[in-house]
Amino acid sequence: MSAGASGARRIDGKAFAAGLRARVAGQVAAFHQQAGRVPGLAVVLVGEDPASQVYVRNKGRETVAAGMASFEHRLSADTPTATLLDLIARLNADDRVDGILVQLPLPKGVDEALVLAAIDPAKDVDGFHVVNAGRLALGQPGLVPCTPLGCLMLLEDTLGDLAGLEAVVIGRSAIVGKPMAQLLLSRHCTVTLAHSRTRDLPAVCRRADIVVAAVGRPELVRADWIKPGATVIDVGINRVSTPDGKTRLVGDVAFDDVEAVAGALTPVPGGVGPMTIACLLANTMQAAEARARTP
Ligand SMILES: Nc1nc(=O)c2c([nH]1)NC[C@@H]1CN(c3ccc(C(=O)N[C@@H](CCC(=O)O)C(=O)O)cc3)C=[N+]21
Repeated sequence: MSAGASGARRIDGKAFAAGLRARVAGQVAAFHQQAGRVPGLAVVLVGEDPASQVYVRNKGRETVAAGMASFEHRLSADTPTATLLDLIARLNADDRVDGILVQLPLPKGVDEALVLAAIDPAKDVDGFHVVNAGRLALGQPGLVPCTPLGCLMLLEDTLGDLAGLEAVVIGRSAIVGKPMAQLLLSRHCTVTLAHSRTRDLPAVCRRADIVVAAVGRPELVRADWIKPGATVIDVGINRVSTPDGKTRLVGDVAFDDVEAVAGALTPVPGGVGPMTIACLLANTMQAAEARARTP
């Protein structure tokens, strides 16, 4: 953590993620000793989306760095849903594979719901299967989506106990917004899940002790939306063009603006993004341990 000119703390997701990856690497070594094998993560990439290729490469590198086995499956964009279902069935049956991640979005023409439903919930390290979403909604143990899990870790590291705090989550996606709201509720926050139809979003946000922005709208959240001292978590990763013809990453929060008002906030890059991959490794470790207990 460092204090900016304004006094807002910059939440260092990159450093926290490095610490988490080191803890996972320690668990991997202990698991290897006991089980006689290392945890394995299979990543399935369909199509040639350049951003997805970068993420998949980073995941593979960090998986291996943590001492786990990485299995990459790259398929062409015109792969039929049936072929994908075949691959998932093989990965479900493969004992070396503890975690299965199908990189989203899938190309048009692939039935995403069908593919995600085919993943064994015990290997669903993204936490996208209805069984894991249902467990989270009911407060039962299960695999939790990596991005909201990473956000929760940063929030608890920054604030300690979250009980009783007002939390506003902007964005109601199945991947971030909804599970984020469930996690905050499990920590006894008063949760508002805001979205594109929310009336007077700035006024709703101004009530919040915690704002989690996950809408994919560059720099939507401005300083006058933020209660002084609030903690702001920026899930947005938006590539925008700059006047000099280059591109840069910006979040859903106008960082320089909000930094003057917030108590603490995450930067983009270096905030939530690195936590997502570290939590993927943590989930793979959790899945391996659970599978070793109940084969
Ligand atoms: N099944 C599935 N699971 C995912 O978790 C998933 C996915 N599909 N599809 C794509 C999104 C995106 N995603 C990111 C992970 C890490 C960074 C990350 O590490 N970002 C760095 C910098 C990235 C850069 O410089 O381009 C940062 O924010 O500091 C970003 C984005 C996971 N996703």
